[in-house]
Amino acid sequence: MANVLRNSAKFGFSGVLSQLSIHSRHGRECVSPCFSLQQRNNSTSPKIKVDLDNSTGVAVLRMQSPPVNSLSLDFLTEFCINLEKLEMDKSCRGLIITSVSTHTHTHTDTDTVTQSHKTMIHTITPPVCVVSQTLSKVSSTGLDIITLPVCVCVCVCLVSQTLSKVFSAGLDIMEMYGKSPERCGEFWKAVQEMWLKLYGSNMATIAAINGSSPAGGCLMSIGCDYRIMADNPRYSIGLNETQLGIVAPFWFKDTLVNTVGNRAAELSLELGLLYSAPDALKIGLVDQLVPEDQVLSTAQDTMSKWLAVPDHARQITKSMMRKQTIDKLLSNREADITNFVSFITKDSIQRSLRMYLEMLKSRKA
Ligand SMILES: CCCCCCC/C=C/C(=O)SCCNC(=O)CCNC(=O)[C@H](O)C(C)(C)COP(=O)(O)OP(=O)(O)OC[C@H]1O[C@@H](n2cnc3c(N)ncnc32)[C@H](O)[C@@H]1OP(=O)(O)O
Repeated sequence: MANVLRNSAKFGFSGVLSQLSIHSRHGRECVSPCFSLQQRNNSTSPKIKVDLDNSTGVAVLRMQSPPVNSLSLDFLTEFCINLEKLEMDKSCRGLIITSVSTHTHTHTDTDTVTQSHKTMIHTITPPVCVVSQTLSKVSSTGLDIITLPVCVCVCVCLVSQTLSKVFSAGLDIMEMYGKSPERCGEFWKAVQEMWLKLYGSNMATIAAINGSSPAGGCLMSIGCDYRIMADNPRYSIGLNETQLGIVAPFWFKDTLVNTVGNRAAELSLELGLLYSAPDALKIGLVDQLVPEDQVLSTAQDTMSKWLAVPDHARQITKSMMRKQTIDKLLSNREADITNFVSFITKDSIQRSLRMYLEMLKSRKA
């Protein structure tokens, strides 16, 4: 243990993990070229938007991958790259993970456009946007005004429209259905990498859960240090894998046990339970419920309390609490991939996944 603590102090917790982890397409080899100490870690990639506030040292990572923020190979790769960049940035001490939400996103961007072009833009029904008639009176170069703002606004509305109810729908089922064993293995390695980076992060991490969060979405939430969920009766959270006819692997199980204890985890996993927000609070799956429009601001207030604790003390303590669980996967990574691939490619499991996908689609119709 003394060795662990020495390493933790020297490299930081995730530094220890990075040293131990297998270099993969989704690991350090892939992301290292992206680092730049001068670089401000504000970035927007297709599926993820990151804003780092340099005055507080807190980054907000917004998932924006319609329709349901499912965790595809591409999404996971982007997620890991962003996490690694923030981890390497000494000015970043805290990370809040959330999903792009309808109101904040649409209004913010519309306001920006409005101010910069001194115009009025009205959103009607997404994705349709219109520039008000008063505009043309304001400027004689109407074409300049209309071309850019309408494009920006349409993009915003598309994202807002389709992500309003979901934090993350979990692993992308299409990555596990009808894919070659090689591709399944690559996908699973990326899932492992996401969890290793998040659960072992040196940053204080808070999940601001502003929508449903089943399975892999729940794993991402319990990979954080603290969870704040919107008190909305439509939202649920849990590791529901057995409902799909699949089995959550040992490290999903371990993370859940570490969060809610053995008995609650046993019930939760065997029955594949999805909990309402109040029930999730009751078993300790989330730490706090707040009205939906206060999820992010509460996360920011809470983060300032976490950051009031000296970093080294918090990080070493976190390492002591989580290292054993992380090491278990690190020393069984290849076997875990082999196990996943042979399980998921079985005919019976593929049939279960197909039926589940059909159920999802028929629910819509
Ligand atoms: C050793 C072996 C180990 C195996 C371990 C495997 C561990 C697996 C972990 C997982 O994460 S599996 C995924 C589990 N996820 C779910 O069960 C969630 C399913 N989705 C939903 O319940 C709902 O979609 C929602 C998230 C509550 C949102 O509901 P909403 O009504 O807003 O949207 P929908 O109309 O249902 O969906 C829109 C669209 O998205 C498709 N979709 C939904 N979830 C997924 C997903 N996880 N992956 C891929 N695609 C998904 C859904 O089919 C719809 O598609 P279209 O009909 O529009 O084409």
